[in-house]
Amino acid sequence: MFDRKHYFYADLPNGYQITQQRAALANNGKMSFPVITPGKKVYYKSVQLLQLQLEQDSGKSLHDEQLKRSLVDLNRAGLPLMELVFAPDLETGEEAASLVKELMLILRRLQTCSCKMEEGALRVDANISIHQEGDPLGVRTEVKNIGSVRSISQAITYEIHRQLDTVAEGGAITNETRSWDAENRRTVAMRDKEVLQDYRFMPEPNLPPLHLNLKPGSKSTEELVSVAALSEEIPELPEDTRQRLVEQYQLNAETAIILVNEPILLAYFVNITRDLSEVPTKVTSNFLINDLLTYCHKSNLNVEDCSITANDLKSIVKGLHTEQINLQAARQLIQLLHTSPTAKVKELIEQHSLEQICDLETIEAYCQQAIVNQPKAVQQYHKGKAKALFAIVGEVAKISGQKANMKSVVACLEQMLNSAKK
Ligand SMILES: Nc1ncnc2c1ncn2[C@@H]1O[C@H](COP(=O)(O)OP(=O)(O)OP(=O)(O)O)[C@@H](O)[C@H]1O
Repeated sequence: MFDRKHYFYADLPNGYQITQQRAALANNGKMSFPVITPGKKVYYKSVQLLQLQLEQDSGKSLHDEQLKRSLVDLNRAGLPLMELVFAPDLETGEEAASLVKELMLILRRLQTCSCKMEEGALRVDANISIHQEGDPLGVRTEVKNIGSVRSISQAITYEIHRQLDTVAEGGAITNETRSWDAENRRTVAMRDKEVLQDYRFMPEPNLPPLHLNLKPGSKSTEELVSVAALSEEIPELPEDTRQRLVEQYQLNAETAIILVNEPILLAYFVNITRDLSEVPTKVTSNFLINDLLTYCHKSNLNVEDCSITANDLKSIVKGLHTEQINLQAARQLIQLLHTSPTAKVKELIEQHSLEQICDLETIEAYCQQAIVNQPKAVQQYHKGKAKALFAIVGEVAKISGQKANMKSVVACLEQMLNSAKK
Protein backbone atom coordinates (compact mmCIF):
# COMPACT_ATOMS: atom_id res chain seq x y z
CA MET A 1 0.00 0.00 0.00
CA PHE A 2 1.09 3.56 -0.62
CA ASP A 3 1.11 6.45 1.83
CA ARG A 4 1.81 10.16 1.78
CA LYS A 5 4.58 11.47 4.00
CA HIS A 6 4.31 15.26 4.44
CA TYR A 7 7.19 17.60 5.02
CA PHE A 8 8.25 20.97 3.72
CA TYR A 9 11.54 21.30 1.90
CA ALA A 10 12.68 22.98 -1.32
CA ASP A 11 13.52 19.65 -2.98
CA LEU A 12 9.95 18.37 -2.52
CA PRO A 13 7.65 20.48 -4.72
CA ASN A 14 4.49 18.50 -3.83
CA GLY A 15 4.93 19.04 -0.10
CA TYR A 16 4.61 15.29 0.36
CA GLN A 17 6.34 12.13 -0.76
CA ILE A 18 4.53 8.97 -1.81
CA THR A 19 6.08 6.09 0.13
CA GLN A 20 5.09 2.81 1.78
CA GLN A 21 4.66 3.16 5.53
CA ARG A 22 1.97 0.60 6.46
CA ALA A 23 2.60 -2.28 4.05
CA ALA A 24 5.86 -2.27 2.14
CA LEU A 25 6.43 -4.32 -1.00
CA ALA A 26 8.50 -6.90 0.91
CA ASN A 27 9.80 -7.63 4.40
CA ASN A 28 12.17 -10.04 6.14
CA GLY A 29 14.44 -10.99 3.30
CA LYS A 30 18.01 -12.21 3.54
CA MET A 31 21.11 -11.61 1.49
CA SER A 32 24.34 -13.53 1.54
CA PHE A 33 27.45 -12.15 -0.15
CA PRO A 34 31.23 -12.64 -0.29
CA VAL A 35 33.41 -10.15 1.59
CA ILE A 36 36.66 -9.35 -0.13
CA THR A 37 39.33 -7.56 1.88
CA PRO A 38 42.75 -7.20 0.26
CA GLY A 39 45.25 -9.52 1.89
CA LYS A 40 42.58 -11.48 3.80
CA LYS A 41 40.70 -14.69 3.07
CA VAL A 42 37.31 -14.30 1.39
CA TYR A 43 34.35 -15.12 3.65
CA TYR A 44 30.56 -15.08 3.29
CA LYS A 45 28.37 -12.77 5.34
CA SER A 46 24.61 -12.80 5.76
CA VAL A 47 22.44 -9.76 6.36
CA GLN A 48 18.73 -9.44 7.04
CA LEU A 49 16.78 -7.25 4.64
CA LEU A 50 14.23 -5.67 6.96
CA GLN A 51 12.16 -3.95 4.31
CA LEU A 52 12.02 -3.14 0.63
CA GLN A 53 9.72 -0.24 -0.19
CA LEU A 54 8.81 1.81 -3.23
CA GLU A 55 8.71 5.58 -2.94
CA GLN A 56 9.13 8.82 -4.84
CA ASP A 57 12.53 10.43 -5.18
CA SER A 58 12.99 14.03 -4.10
CA GLY A 59 14.95 16.71 -5.96
CA LYS A 60 18.61 17.33 -5.29
CA SER A 61 19.73 20.28 -3.17
CA LEU A 62 23.08 21.82 -3.93
CA HIS A 63 24.56 24.17 -1.37
CA ASP A 64 27.16 26.60 -2.62
CA GLU A 65 29.14 27.63 0.44
CA GLN A 66 31.22 30.26 -1.34
CA LEU A 67 28.35 32.11 -3.00
CA LYS A 68 26.15 31.50 0.03
CA ARG A 69 23.25 30.24 -2.02
CA SER A 70 21.38 26.99 -2.53
CA LEU A 71 20.21 25.52 -5.79
CA VAL A 72 17.75 22.74 -6.33
CA ASP A 73 17.71 20.30 -9.25
CA LEU A 74 14.17 18.97 -9.61
CA ASN A 75 14.85 16.64 -12.55
CA ARG A 76 14.55 13.50 -10.49
CA ALA A 77 11.80 14.75 -8.14
CA GLY A 78 8.81 12.40 -8.26
CA LEU A 79 10.60 9.53 -10.02
CA PRO A 80 10.04 6.09 -8.50
CA LEU A 81 12.78 4.65 -6.33
CA MET A 82 13.29 1.46 -4.36
CA GLU A 83 14.64 1.69 -0.82
CA LEU A 84 16.19 -1.29 0.92
CA VAL A 85 16.58 -1.16 4.69
CA PHE A 86 19.02 -3.67 6.17
CA ALA A 87 19.29 -4.80 9.79
CA PRO A 88 22.37 -3.67 11.75
CA ASP A 89 24.15 -6.99 11.07
CA LEU A 90 27.39 -5.69 9.55
CA GLU A 91 30.60 -5.15 11.45
CA THR A 92 33.03 -3.33 9.19
CA GLY A 93 33.16 -0.84 6.34
CA GLU A 94 34.38 -3.60 4.02
CA GLU A 95 31.34 -5.73 4.81
CA ALA A 96 29.01 -2.83 3.98
CA ALA A 97 30.88 -2.11 0.73
CA SER A 98 30.75 -5.81 -0.21
CA LEU A 99 26.99 -5.90 0.44
CA VAL A 100 26.45 -2.92 -1.85
CA LYS A 101 28.68 -4.51 -4.51
CA GLU A 102 26.55 -7.66 -4.46
CA LEU A 103 23.39 -5.59 -4.64
CA MET A 104 24.80 -3.78 -7.68
CA LEU A 105 25.57 -7.08 -9.39
CA ILE A 106 22.02 -8.31 -8.73
CA LEU A 107 20.31 -5.10 -9.88
CA ARG A 108 22.41 -4.93 -13.03
CA ARG A 109 21.53 -8.56 -13.86
CA LEU A 110 17.86 -7.71 -13.36
CA GLN A 111 18.39 -4.58 -15.48
CA THR A 112 16.49 -2.49 -12.97
CA CYS A 113 19.27 0.00 -12.21
CA SER A 114 22.51 1.22 -13.80
CA CYS A 115 23.86 1.43 -10.22
CA LYS A 116 26.07 4.38 -11.15
CA MET A 117 26.66 5.95 -7.74
CA GLU A 118 28.42 8.92 -9.33
CA GLU A 119 25.13 9.77 -11.10
CA GLY A 120 23.01 9.18 -8.01
CA ALA A 121 21.32 6.17 -9.67
CA LEU A 122 22.15 4.20 -6.53
CA ARG A 123 22.64 5.94 -3.20
CA VAL A 124 23.77 4.62 0.14
CA ASP A 125 23.17 6.02 3.62
CA ALA A 126 25.16 4.23 6.31
CA ASN A 127 24.04 3.97 9.94
CA ILE A 128 26.88 3.40 12.38
CA SER A 129 27.06 2.76 16.12
CA ILE A 130 29.56 1.22 18.52
CA HIS A 131 28.93 -0.93 21.61
CA GLN A 132 30.67 -3.33 23.97
CA GLU A 133 30.19 -6.98 23.15
CA GLY A 134 27.03 -8.26 24.86
CA ASP A 135 25.59 -4.73 25.33
CA PRO A 136 22.67 -3.39 23.24
CA LEU A 137 23.50 -1.32 20.15
CA GLY A 138 24.79 2.20 20.80
CA VAL A 139 23.37 5.50 19.54
CA ARG A 140 23.69 5.63 15.75
CA THR A 141 24.80 8.34 13.39
CA GLU A 142 23.71 8.34 9.76
CA VAL A 143 26.25 9.19 7.06
CA LYS A 144 24.96 10.60 3.77
CA ASN A 145 26.53 11.80 0.51
CA ILE A 146 28.59 8.67 -0.06
CA GLY A 147 29.51 8.79 -3.75
CA SER A 148 31.27 5.50 -4.48
CA VAL A 149 31.68 1.93 -3.25
CA ARG A 150 35.15 2.75 -1.97
CA SER A 151 33.75 5.70 -0.01
CA ILE A 152 31.26 3.39 1.76
CA SER A 153 34.09 1.47 3.35
CA GLN A 154 36.18 4.61 4.02
CA ALA A 155 33.28 6.60 5.53
CA ILE A 156 32.23 3.77 7.85
CA THR A 157 35.78 3.01 8.97
CA TYR A 158 36.29 6.72 9.67
CA GLU A 159 33.01 6.98 11.59
CA ILE A 160 33.77 3.89 13.72
CA HIS A 161 37.09 5.43 14.76
CA ARG A 162 35.56 8.86 15.35
CA GLN A 163 32.94 7.33 17.66
CA LEU A 164 35.55 5.22 19.49
CA ASP A 165 37.73 8.32 20.03
CA THR A 166 34.75 10.39 21.20
CA VAL A 167 33.80 7.77 23.80
CA ALA A 168 37.44 7.26 24.86
CA GLU A 169 37.67 11.00 25.56
CA GLY A 170 34.59 10.80 27.78
CA GLY A 171 32.18 12.26 25.18
CA ALA A 172 28.82 10.90 24.02
CA ILE A 173 27.57 10.04 20.53
CA THR A 174 24.62 12.14 19.37
CA ASN A 175 21.93 10.83 17.05
CA GLU A 176 22.74 12.99 14.03
CA THR A 177 23.07 13.00 10.26
CA ARG A 178 26.61 13.49 9.02
CA SER A 179 27.99 14.06 5.55
CA TRP A 180 30.95 12.25 3.96
CA ASP A 181 33.60 14.70 2.80
CA ALA A 182 35.47 12.59 0.22
CA GLU A 183 38.17 15.19 -0.35
CA ASN A 184 39.25 15.39 3.28
CA ARG A 185 38.19 11.82 4.03
CA ARG A 186 36.08 12.63 7.09
CA THR A 187 32.45 12.91 8.14
CA VAL A 188 31.02 16.29 9.17
CA ALA A 189 27.89 16.99 11.20
CA MET A 190 24.85 18.12 9.11
CA ARG A 191 21.86 18.13 11.46
CA ASP A 192 20.73 16.38 14.60
CA LYS A 193 17.91 13.84 14.56
CA GLU A 194 16.91 14.04 18.20
CA VAL A 195 13.47 15.59 17.52
CA LEU A 196 10.99 13.13 16.07
CA GLN A 197 9.23 14.76 13.10
CA ASP A 198 5.49 14.36 12.59
CA TYR A 199 5.09 13.48 8.93
CA ARG A 200 1.25 13.45 9.04
CA PHE A 201 1.10 10.11 7.16
CA MET A 202 -2.11 9.38 5.26
CA PRO A 203 -3.11 6.74 2.70
CA GLU A 204 -2.22 7.86 -0.85
CA PRO A 205 -5.64 8.42 -2.49
CA ASN A 206 -4.39 8.27 -6.09
CA LEU A 207 -2.71 4.87 -5.91
CA PRO A 208 -4.76 1.73 -5.16
CA PRO A 209 -3.10 -1.07 -3.20
CA LEU A 210 -1.00 -3.47 -5.24
CA HIS A 211 -2.28 -7.04 -4.89
CA LEU A 212 0.24 -9.88 -4.99
CA ASN A 213 -0.49 -13.55 -5.51
CA LEU A 214 1.98 -15.63 -3.50
CA LYS A 215 0.67 -19.06 -4.62
CA PRO A 216 3.33 -21.26 -6.27
CA GLY A 217 2.62 -21.85 -9.96
CA SER A 218 0.14 -18.93 -10.21
CA LYS A 219 -0.13 -16.66 -13.27
CA SER A 220 -0.40 -12.86 -13.24
CA THR A 221 -3.80 -11.31 -14.01
CA GLU A 222 -4.87 -7.69 -14.38
CA GLU A 223 -5.79 -7.47 -10.68
CA LEU A 224 -3.17 -9.80 -9.23
CA VAL A 225 0.58 -9.82 -9.80
CA SER A 226 1.93 -13.35 -9.41
CA VAL A 227 5.20 -13.54 -7.49
CA ALA A 228 5.83 -17.05 -8.87
CA ALA A 229 5.45 -15.81 -12.47
CA LEU A 230 7.84 -12.94 -11.75
CA SER A 231 10.45 -15.21 -10.19
CA GLU A 232 10.48 -17.31 -13.36
CA GLU A 233 11.68 -14.23 -15.27
CA ILE A 234 14.62 -13.69 -12.92
CA PRO A 235 17.90 -14.46 -14.68
CA GLU A 236 20.75 -16.38 -13.05
CA LEU A 237 21.91 -14.36 -10.03
CA PRO A 238 25.58 -13.71 -9.16
CA GLU A 239 25.86 -16.39 -6.44
CA ASP A 240 24.41 -19.05 -8.76
CA THR A 241 26.90 -18.04 -11.43
CA ARG A 242 29.77 -18.38 -8.94
CA GLN A 243 28.67 -21.86 -7.99
CA ARG A 244 28.22 -22.82 -11.63
CA LEU A 245 31.71 -21.55 -12.49
CA VAL A 246 33.22 -23.65 -9.70
CA GLU A 247 31.33 -26.79 -10.76
CA GLN A 248 31.39 -26.44 -14.55
CA TYR A 249 34.92 -25.09 -15.01
CA GLN A 250 36.63 -26.37 -11.84
CA LEU A 251 37.62 -22.82 -10.85
CA ASN A 252 38.38 -21.93 -7.23
CA ALA A 253 35.97 -19.72 -5.27
CA GLU A 254 38.19 -16.59 -5.44
CA THR A 255 38.50 -16.83 -9.23
CA ALA A 256 34.73 -17.23 -9.58
CA ILE A 257 34.16 -14.14 -7.39
CA ILE A 258 36.53 -11.99 -9.46
CA LEU A 259 34.99 -13.12 -12.77
CA VAL A 260 31.45 -12.42 -11.55
CA ASN A 261 32.51 -8.96 -10.29
CA GLU A 262 33.69 -8.05 -13.79
CA PRO A 263 30.88 -9.08 -16.17
CA ILE A 264 32.96 -8.37 -19.28
CA LEU A 265 35.78 -10.58 -18.00
CA LEU A 266 33.23 -13.34 -17.40
CA ALA A 267 31.90 -12.94 -20.95
CA TYR A 268 35.48 -13.25 -22.31
CA PHE A 269 36.08 -16.31 -20.14
CA VAL A 270 32.93 -18.08 -21.37
CA ASN A 271 33.66 -17.15 -24.98
CA ILE A 272 37.31 -18.30 -24.89
CA THR A 273 36.70 -21.56 -23.01
CA ARG A 274 33.84 -22.40 -25.39
CA ASP A 275 35.97 -21.91 -28.52
CA LEU A 276 39.25 -23.28 -27.16
CA SER A 277 38.11 -26.47 -25.49
CA GLU A 278 41.67 -27.88 -25.61
CA VAL A 279 42.97 -25.11 -23.31
CA PRO A 280 42.70 -25.80 -19.54
CA THR A 281 40.20 -23.31 -18.06
CA LYS A 282 42.79 -22.22 -15.52
CA VAL A 283 45.11 -20.92 -18.27
CA THR A 284 42.30 -18.67 -19.51
CA SER A 285 41.13 -17.47 -16.08
CA ASN A 286 44.72 -16.83 -14.93
CA PHE A 287 45.47 -14.82 -18.05
CA LEU A 288 42.28 -12.75 -17.80
CA ILE A 289 42.71 -12.01 -14.09
CA ASN A 290 46.49 -11.87 -13.55
CA ASP A 291 47.34 -10.20 -16.82
CA LEU A 292 44.42 -8.40 -18.48
CA LEU A 293 42.73 -7.21 -15.27
CA THR A 294 46.06 -6.27 -13.66
CA TYR A 295 47.02 -4.27 -16.77
CA CYS A 296 43.67 -2.42 -16.64
CA HIS A 297 44.02 -1.67 -12.92
CA LYS A 298 47.56 -0.38 -13.39
CA SER A 299 46.46 1.83 -16.30
CA ASN A 300 43.44 3.11 -14.35
CA LEU A 301 41.13 1.64 -16.94
CA ASN A 302 37.76 -0.11 -16.81
CA VAL A 303 38.04 -3.51 -18.51
CA GLU A 304 35.18 -2.53 -20.84
CA ASP A 305 37.11 0.57 -21.93
CA CYS A 306 40.15 -1.47 -22.89
CA SER A 307 40.02 -1.74 -26.67
CA ILE A 308 41.05 -5.40 -26.97
CA THR A 309 38.57 -7.73 -28.67
CA ALA A 310 37.52 -11.19 -27.51
CA ASN A 311 39.15 -12.61 -30.66
CA ASP A 312 42.49 -10.98 -29.84
CA LEU A 313 42.33 -12.40 -26.33
CA LYS A 314 41.52 -15.80 -27.78
CA SER A 315 44.59 -15.64 -30.02
CA ILE A 316 46.80 -14.74 -27.06
CA VAL A 317 45.43 -17.57 -24.90
CA LYS A 318 45.91 -19.99 -27.77
CA GLY A 319 49.49 -18.75 -28.22
CA LEU A 320 50.16 -19.28 -24.51
CA HIS A 321 48.72 -22.79 -24.60
CA THR A 322 50.68 -23.87 -27.68
CA GLU A 323 53.79 -22.22 -26.21
CA GLN A 324 54.12 -20.00 -29.27
CA ILE A 325 54.46 -17.09 -26.85
CA ASN A 326 55.27 -16.85 -23.15
CA LEU A 327 53.64 -14.79 -20.40
CA GLN A 328 55.95 -11.79 -20.90
CA ALA A 329 55.02 -11.69 -24.58
CA ALA A 330 51.32 -12.02 -23.70
CA ARG A 331 51.61 -9.02 -21.37
CA GLN A 332 53.40 -7.03 -24.04
CA LEU A 333 50.65 -7.92 -26.52
CA ILE A 334 47.96 -6.56 -24.19
CA GLN A 335 49.76 -3.25 -24.05
CA LEU A 336 50.39 -3.15 -27.81
CA LEU A 337 46.78 -4.03 -28.63
CA HIS A 338 45.46 -1.40 -26.28
CA THR A 339 47.60 1.34 -27.78
CA SER A 340 47.03 0.27 -31.42
CA PRO A 341 43.58 -1.34 -31.49
CA THR A 342 43.55 -2.08 -35.25
CA ALA A 343 46.66 -4.25 -35.07
CA LYS A 344 46.36 -8.05 -35.31
CA VAL A 345 47.94 -10.41 -32.79
CA LYS A 346 49.72 -12.45 -35.47
CA GLU A 347 51.28 -9.36 -37.05
CA LEU A 348 52.33 -7.93 -33.69
CA ILE A 349 54.09 -11.19 -32.78
CA GLU A 350 56.07 -10.98 -36.03
CA GLN A 351 56.70 -7.23 -35.91
CA HIS A 352 58.00 -7.29 -32.34
CA SER A 353 59.53 -10.79 -32.64
CA LEU A 354 57.59 -12.01 -29.62
CA GLU A 355 57.68 -15.65 -30.55
CA GLN A 356 58.93 -17.86 -27.75
CA ILE A 357 62.31 -19.55 -28.21
CA CYS A 358 61.87 -23.30 -27.78
CA ASP A 359 64.80 -24.56 -29.86
CA LEU A 360 66.82 -26.76 -27.48
CA GLU A 361 70.25 -25.93 -28.89
CA THR A 362 69.64 -22.20 -28.49
CA ILE A 363 68.33 -22.74 -24.98
CA GLU A 364 71.40 -24.80 -24.06
CA ALA A 365 73.65 -22.01 -25.31
CA TYR A 366 71.73 -19.45 -23.21
CA CYS A 367 71.97 -21.67 -20.14
CA GLN A 368 75.71 -22.15 -20.55
CA GLN A 369 76.15 -18.39 -20.83
CA ALA A 370 73.99 -17.81 -17.75
CA ILE A 371 76.04 -20.33 -15.73
CA VAL A 372 79.20 -18.42 -16.66
CA ASN A 373 77.57 -15.06 -15.78
CA GLN A 374 76.25 -16.20 -12.37
CA PRO A 375 79.10 -18.08 -10.64
CA LYS A 376 77.87 -17.14 -7.13
CA ALA A 377 74.38 -18.52 -7.72
CA VAL A 378 75.85 -21.68 -9.24
CA GLN A 379 78.03 -22.13 -6.14
CA GLN A 380 75.06 -21.66 -3.81
CA TYR A 381 72.99 -24.10 -5.84
CA HIS A 382 75.69 -26.73 -5.54
CA LYS A 383 75.75 -26.13 -1.77
CA GLY A 384 72.09 -27.20 -1.71
CA LYS A 385 70.32 -23.83 -1.94
CA ALA A 386 67.69 -24.79 -4.51
CA LYS A 387 66.35 -21.23 -4.66
CA ALA A 388 69.62 -20.02 -6.22
CA LEU A 389 68.33 -21.50 -9.46
CA PHE A 390 65.95 -18.52 -9.80
CA ALA A 391 68.88 -16.15 -10.25
CA ILE A 392 70.29 -18.29 -13.08
CA VAL A 393 66.84 -18.64 -14.69
CA GLY A 394 66.49 -14.85 -14.44
CA GLU A 395 69.83 -14.47 -16.20
CA VAL A 396 68.60 -16.65 -19.09
CA ALA A 397 65.46 -14.54 -19.31
CA LYS A 398 67.66 -11.44 -19.55
CA ILE A 399 70.01 -12.90 -22.17
CA SER A 400 67.12 -14.13 -24.31
CA GLY A 401 65.23 -10.85 -24.12
CA GLN A 402 62.50 -12.58 -22.02
CA LYS A 403 61.80 -14.92 -24.92
CA ALA A 404 63.16 -18.30 -23.83
CA ASN A 405 60.69 -21.02 -22.89
CA MET A 406 61.06 -21.07 -19.12
CA LYS A 407 59.94 -24.66 -18.68
CA SER A 408 62.72 -25.85 -21.00
CA VAL A 409 65.20 -23.46 -19.37
CA VAL A 410 64.56 -24.85 -15.88
CA ALA A 411 64.84 -28.45 -17.13
CA CYS A 412 68.03 -27.68 -19.06
CA LEU A 413 69.67 -25.78 -16.18
CA GLU A 414 68.84 -28.52 -13.69
CA GLN A 415 70.32 -31.13 -15.96
CA MET A 416 73.49 -29.11 -16.60
CA LEU A 417 74.04 -28.19 -12.95
CA ASN A 418 73.26 -31.63 -11.56
CA SER A 419 75.52 -33.43 -14.04
CA ALA A 420 78.31 -30.92 -13.25
CA LYS A 421 77.88 -31.78 -9.54
CA LYS A 422 78.36 -35.49 -10.24
N1 LIG B 1 21.81 1.41 16.87
C1 LIG B 1 22.02 1.23 15.58
N2 LIG B 1 23.27 1.14 15.09
C2 LIG B 1 23.49 1.01 13.78
N3 LIG B 1 22.53 0.95 12.86
C3 LIG B 1 21.27 1.03 13.27
C4 LIG B 1 20.94 1.17 14.64
N4 LIG B 1 19.60 1.22 14.72
C5 LIG B 1 19.12 1.13 13.47
N5 LIG B 1 20.10 1.01 12.58
C6 LIG B 1 19.99 0.92 11.13
O1 LIG B 1 19.56 2.19 10.68
C7 LIG B 1 18.73 2.08 9.56
C8 LIG B 1 17.43 2.85 9.80
O2 LIG B 1 16.95 3.24 8.58
P1 LIG B 1 15.49 3.80 8.36
O3 LIG B 1 15.43 4.27 6.96
O4 LIG B 1 14.51 2.81 8.82
O5 LIG B 1 15.37 4.96 9.41
P2 LIG B 1 15.87 6.45 9.36
O6 LIG B 1 17.33 6.49 9.15
O7 LIG B 1 15.36 7.09 10.59
O8 LIG B 1 15.11 7.02 8.13
P3 LIG B 1 15.51 8.24 7.21
O9 LIG B 1 16.69 7.78 6.38
O10 LIG B 1 14.30 8.48 6.40
O11 LIG B 1 15.89 9.37 8.14
C9 LIG B 1 18.51 0.61 9.32
O12 LIG B 1 19.35 0.16 8.29
C10 LIG B 1 18.94 -0.03 10.65
O13 LIG B 1 19.50 -1.31 10.49
